[in-house]
Amino acid sequence: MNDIRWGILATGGIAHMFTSDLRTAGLDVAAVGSRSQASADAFAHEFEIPAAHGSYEALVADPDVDIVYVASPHGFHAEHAALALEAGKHVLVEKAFTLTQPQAAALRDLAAANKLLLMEAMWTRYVPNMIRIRELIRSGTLGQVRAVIADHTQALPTDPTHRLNSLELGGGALLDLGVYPVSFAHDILGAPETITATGRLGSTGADTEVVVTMTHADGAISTSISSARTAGPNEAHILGTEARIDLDPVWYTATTFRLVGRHGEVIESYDAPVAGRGMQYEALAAEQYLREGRTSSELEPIDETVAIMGTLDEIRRQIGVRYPGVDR
Ligand SMILES: NC(=O)C1=CN([C@@H]2O[C@H](COP(=O)(O)OP(=O)(O)OC[C@H]3O[C@@H](n4cnc5c(N)ncnc54)[C@H](OP(=O)(O)O)[C@@H]3O)[C@@H](O)[C@H]2O)C=CC1
Ligand SMILES: O=C1CO[C@H](CO)[C@@H](O)[C@@H]1O
Repeated sequence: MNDIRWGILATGGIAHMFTSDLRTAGLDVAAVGSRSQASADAFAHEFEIPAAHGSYEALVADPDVDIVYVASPHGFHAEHAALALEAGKHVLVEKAFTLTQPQAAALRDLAAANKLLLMEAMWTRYVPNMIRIRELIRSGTLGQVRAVIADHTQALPTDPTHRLNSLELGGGALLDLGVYPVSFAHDILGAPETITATGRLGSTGADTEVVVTMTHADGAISTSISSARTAGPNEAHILGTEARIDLDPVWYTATTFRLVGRHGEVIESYDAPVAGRGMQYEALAAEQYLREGRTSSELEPIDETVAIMGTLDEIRRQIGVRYPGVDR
């Protein structure tokens, strides 16, 4: 597949950022779809997109779209990703991928049945600093990796109807923020063997603060803190027996990091600015996979996405968050 044409599903905050990065990278945005024709028209005008559709159904039916980016609140990801897959489109779905593991597994099976690419838009995995970090780990520079520590803490809106607090929209610190450090721990240390979580719920029943400790293969550990009420350091660290990596704030973006030796000496300072926010790298990876005929991401295979959703299900079970209308 050569000229890959994107369709943007929803016109909210992240749809703007992602489309801006696609434009910066010179990628082809063929269409946008919104629940409202006026929003689709305004978005298309802003980014000079040829087609503006007043429904998601019309977007996914557009023959000029090859891959749909789902940017609705995560309470709707399962429905909107299925809509696109059933229309024969490849799909990149914003994080959190779905509300639950069964929803994620159903999407995986639908994509597989239709031989379509399905990826979680966990953009952190694709930014250049993360590629370098994986190289350092693979080459053994850190020795044996023993621990991963990360926080994702922001002072976010407290309005109970906001998507971050509304259970109907998939609200909560864990799925919005904690998904990053949990996915990071999966990436670096593999799926957890044990999960221990504690959290606080706000007035709507959505979680506002969550702390997760996990053990992984060979006794490695990870800790993740997410908070939607306090703006914390937003740092991450990977600790090995020979060296550690300190990722600078905001660690889940295209940021700088240092490789630090056992005696505190800085062995490598990584600093490679990127254009825009850095969301284009996940899109470029998706395009590469399509050209290679792949239906799953190399950096986050769809089975890993499903496993991450299972980890999030277990954390939610322990802290007592349930989404209305879903089984768990
Ligand atoms: N990767 C990242 O860095 C980030 C990812 N995200 C993720 O992106 C998703 C969207 O977040 P964000 O853009 O901040 O959210 P917004 O509220 O800004 O936008 C969500 C959009 O979804 C569409 N939508 C469809 N159904 C509904 C509904 N019932 N209520 C509200 N909106 C609806 C709307 O578009 P329309 O009216 O056009 O149909 C709306 O503009 C979330 O899953 C979130 O986790 C969010 C921020 C950063
Ligand atoms: O992914 C995200 C990155 O951080 C934002 C806050 O600044 C979140 O709300 C968002 O969902």
